[in-house]
Amino acid sequence: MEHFQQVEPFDYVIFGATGDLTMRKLLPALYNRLRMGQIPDDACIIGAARTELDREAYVARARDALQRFLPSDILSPGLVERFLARLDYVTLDSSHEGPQWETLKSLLAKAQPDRVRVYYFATAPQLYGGISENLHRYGLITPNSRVVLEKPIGTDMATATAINDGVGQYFPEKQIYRIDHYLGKETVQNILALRFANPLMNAAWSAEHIESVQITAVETVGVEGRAAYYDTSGALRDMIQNHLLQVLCLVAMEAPDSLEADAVRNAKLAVLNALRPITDATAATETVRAQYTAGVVDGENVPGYLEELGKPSTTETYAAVRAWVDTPRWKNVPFYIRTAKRSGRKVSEIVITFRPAATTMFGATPASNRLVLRVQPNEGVELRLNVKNPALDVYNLHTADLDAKIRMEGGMPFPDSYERLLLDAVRGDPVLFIRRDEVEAAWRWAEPILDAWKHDKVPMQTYSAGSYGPEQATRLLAGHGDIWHEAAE
Ligand SMILES: NC(=O)C1=CN([C@@H]2O[C@H](COP(=O)(O)OP(=O)(O)OC[C@H]3O[C@@H](n4cnc5c(N)ncnc54)[C@H](OP(=O)(O)O)[C@@H]3O)[C@@H](O)[C@H]2O)C=CC1
Ligand SMILES: O=C1O[C@H](COP(=O)(O)O)[C@@H](O)[C@H](O)[C@H]1O
Repeated sequence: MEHFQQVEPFDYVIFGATGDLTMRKLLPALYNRLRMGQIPDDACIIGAARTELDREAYVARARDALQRFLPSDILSPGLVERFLARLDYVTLDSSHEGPQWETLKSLLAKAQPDRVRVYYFATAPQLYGGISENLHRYGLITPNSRVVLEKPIGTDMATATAINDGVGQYFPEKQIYRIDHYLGKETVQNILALRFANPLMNAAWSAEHIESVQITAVETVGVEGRAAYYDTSGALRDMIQNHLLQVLCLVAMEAPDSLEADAVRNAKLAVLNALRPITDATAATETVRAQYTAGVVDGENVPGYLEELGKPSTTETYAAVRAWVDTPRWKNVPFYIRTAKRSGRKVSEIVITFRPAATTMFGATPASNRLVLRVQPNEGVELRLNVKNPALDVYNLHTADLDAKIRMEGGMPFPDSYERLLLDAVRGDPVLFIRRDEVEAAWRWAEPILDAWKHDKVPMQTYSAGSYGPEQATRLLAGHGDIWHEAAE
């Protein structure tokens, strides 16, 4: 555990402290970092929301959340009490002025004014501008303050601009941390190591050797308790505009000069700006959208999306896109991206298919080398190679997989992606957070697809819950002689 360094003392103020995200992800993540010895004893975590609660009542909710969302073997009573002792709570309507802001101010005034403050906005994005304004009005933004913005940063360019402007009026860009939890995932961070620390990979990482790239993030869950949000979003906004485009950027970008935040972000931005626009005229051939119907997931009958929602809807729960990065490195290489709710399995992975060897010396063309970066589950890297078939005297080939499982020392499970990101904000390291121009470039590419869908340029397909998705998504690849890689269970 000695590789986890303690961060400096901080105040973390979570707006949306009674919500699902705070209870399910943020408090468990902070508890785990305390368990790893990274959170100093004089750090404070202050929850803020409208629900009338005193400190004790909030602590009771937090205790329940830890018990509910963390495995029992990591919940030691002593550590839980040490964590809960760090908590405080302020009842506050973040969109209005009022005396509760003075209460928050007095809690923060207990520490030195130069202490790190992180304001985490885990609430509706329409509130972000108002919260920032009130933080400013009550003199709570110090030079050492940072603000973490949860997704979604808008539902289109106009709403993203309004959110960014609202926060940007009070916080300079260098103090704004837009979180994308996919960037906190171990295998996603490993893309850069794999590409740039291995000359073997680096040399082969271009259209000369790579035939196609697939980026998949599918899950078995439906919209759960988030139908109200999800129905205004859909798969493209929820997963592709942010998480999967960020992954694509890391796969496709040129080597940054360093691992400094702006060097990495500039390299990602160049990829986003090089994405070929998808228009009304091309949307039908480059994209697929679909909704799940009733089916069976993990052995259980589940209703279709519309039944779950209880009303008609044109929101997609599945999206697949064939994207093109118009740079010399990626000339004519398709990037297939897909995401789904109520898929037959939960898998996130990146699959790089290399061009087959041109040799004819073995008779049949050897299979393509294929590199699979498993984001989840079973984090690891798998490389398919051609080898001689030892069972035969003749020189026949078969394929064998090199499988490197990425593990923590001592068999510890990987930290949840929020754990690293929450403390990066304390450290003041924005490299795994998104800069404003990246958000905007992503919307510039995604919005015309959404427009084409809105204008019915692409028919809405269906797929049974528990299946791999609609037939049309298979056809999206078939044109190039490709098939989706379906990870083994
Ligand atoms: N839940 C998840 O898994 C994920 C959520 N997100 C994003 O995180 C944010 C929060 O999501 P989630 O936790 O699910 O949402 P919830 O609806 O569960 O929680 C919203 C929180 O905001 C508080 N709130 C609402 N209005 C106000 C207000 N005017 N002043 C102060 N507090 C207010 C609510 O508390 P109260 O009613 O007491 O005021 C509650 O604590 C959203 O932007 C969401 O898109 C992103 C990724 C995943
Ligand atoms: O941001 C989101 O991500 C989750 C999937 O995250 P993962 O880490 O479990 O892959 C998704 O369920 C949710 O709809 C979306 O808002």
